[in-house]
Order: sequence, then structure tokens, then C-alpha cells
Amino acid sequence: MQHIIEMVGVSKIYPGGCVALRDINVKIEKGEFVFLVGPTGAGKSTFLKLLFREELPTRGQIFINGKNITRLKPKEVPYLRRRLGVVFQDFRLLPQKTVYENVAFAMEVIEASPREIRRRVPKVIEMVGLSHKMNSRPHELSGGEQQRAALARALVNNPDVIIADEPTGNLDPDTSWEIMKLLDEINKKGTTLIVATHAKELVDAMKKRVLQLEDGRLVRDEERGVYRCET
Ligand SMILES: Nc1ncnc2c1ncn2[C@@H]1O[C@H](COP(=O)(O)OP(=O)(O)OP(=O)(O)O)[C@@H](O)[C@H]1O
Repeated sequence: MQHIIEMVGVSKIYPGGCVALRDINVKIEKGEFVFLVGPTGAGKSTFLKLLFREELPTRGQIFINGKNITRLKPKEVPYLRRRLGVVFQDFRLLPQKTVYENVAFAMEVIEASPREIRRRVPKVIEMVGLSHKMNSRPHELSGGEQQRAALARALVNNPDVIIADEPTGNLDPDTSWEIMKLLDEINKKGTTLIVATHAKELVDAMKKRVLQLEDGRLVRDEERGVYRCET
């Protein structure tokens, strides 16, 4: 069976010698919801960066949909990124653009037709519950609303996988819950989700697969797991 994501013997040593990941072997199936946990500096962000090819592994192979992404030609990288939606703790919305324009921009970048953009963008904004703020700029939105907008942007090109690095890191507990429920809904519609987080309560309540990193090693892989990170 082909996995949507597979890492084989992946290590990452940054220039300067910091070993961020050590011999990671992991397979993720299409449609899974996976939490990535571990203490600060354990390698979670590095793990995610390797998936969207912001970084290359020092050793090992990474397959997405069966394609070895460590061997992509530069011109193939945009095709990989198109299949992935990425969400960050600090939202990373363009400040001068409205919610609509931020989401539309992600489609413009891949040269979608204006007609397709006009059709798709309002639908995705509605999906994240932000239709009433479509014409607001990021500074006019709450943190939770900004993260919804960022999620709409990640979703608009209908990716196979959403990769989220601490998506609730800047949000209060109630808002964090709302965002996590939204991620769960997105997952139930078929998108594979990989979420790095320190949000213990959320991980414990959601009962999803948990991968735990410690000092660059994958030390736990548990179905319906809990947070349980001793630092
Ligand atoms: N660009 C870089 N150059 C050198 N070292 C780096 C770089 N990025 C990360 N590191 C180091 O790699 C290790 C893993 O970092 P990483 O950001 O992946 O951890 P993390 O688990 O995401 O941490 P946090 O929970 O604090 O976000 C750390 O020791 C970090 O200092």
C-alpha cells in the first residue's frame, strides 16, 4: 500500500553541526490526523520543513504520494508545494490584503483562472466560518479569525496534506479549541493533517495518532495517543 508520506532513515544536521533529526522512519496513510509532539528543540519544525522542502535531509529519503521529494528538480518544487497546505503559529497573512485577497493570492500564484478564483475563494472562506470578515484586513481580525483565514489560504488549492506548525500557539484556550475542531472537520473531509503542537489538553482530548520526538529521535508512535511529554 502506498502511503501519502514516508520517511526512510531521515537525519538532518544543520550547518554548524546541530543534529535536529536522527534516523527517522515513519509512514503516514492518506486521511490520517497526526500530532507531532516533543519538548522545545526536539525537531518538530524541522520534521515539517523537510515535508514541504524548506529544508533537505542530510541523509535518508522522503516520499510524498510515492514521489521522492529529496530528488526533485527545482522546477518540480512548486508542484509539490501545490499539493501541501501550510499553516504557522504567526498566521503569516499579507497585511495589506483583505481576507479574500489573501486567499485569492494563493490561487493566483499557481495561475488559476480568475473565474475559478471567484468561484472557489468565497466557498473556502465560508468553510472556515469567516464569510462576514471577507473584506477585513488582518489587523482588523482576532487571532482566531486570522488563523481561520490562514487555514482558508492553506485549503484553497485543495491540498492532499495540511501541515500545521503550532497552529494554536498564539491563541487562547477557547479559540484554540475552535481551530482544532476546524482542523478535525477538514480531516474528516479527507485531507491528511500533520500538526506540531505543545497543546497538551487538545492532544489528550482529540485521541489521534501521536508521534513524539525527543532530541531528534522518534521515541513514540501511538494510535489514539496522548501528549505525555516529559522534558
Ligand atoms: N536553521 C537552523 N540552523 C541551525 N540549527 C537549527 C536551525 N533550525 C533549527 N535548528 C536547531 O535544530 C534543533 C531542532 O529545532 P526545531 O525548530 O526543529 O525544534 P522544535 O521541536 O520545532 O522546537 P520548538 O518546540 O521550540 O518549536 C534545535 O536544536 C534548533 O536549535
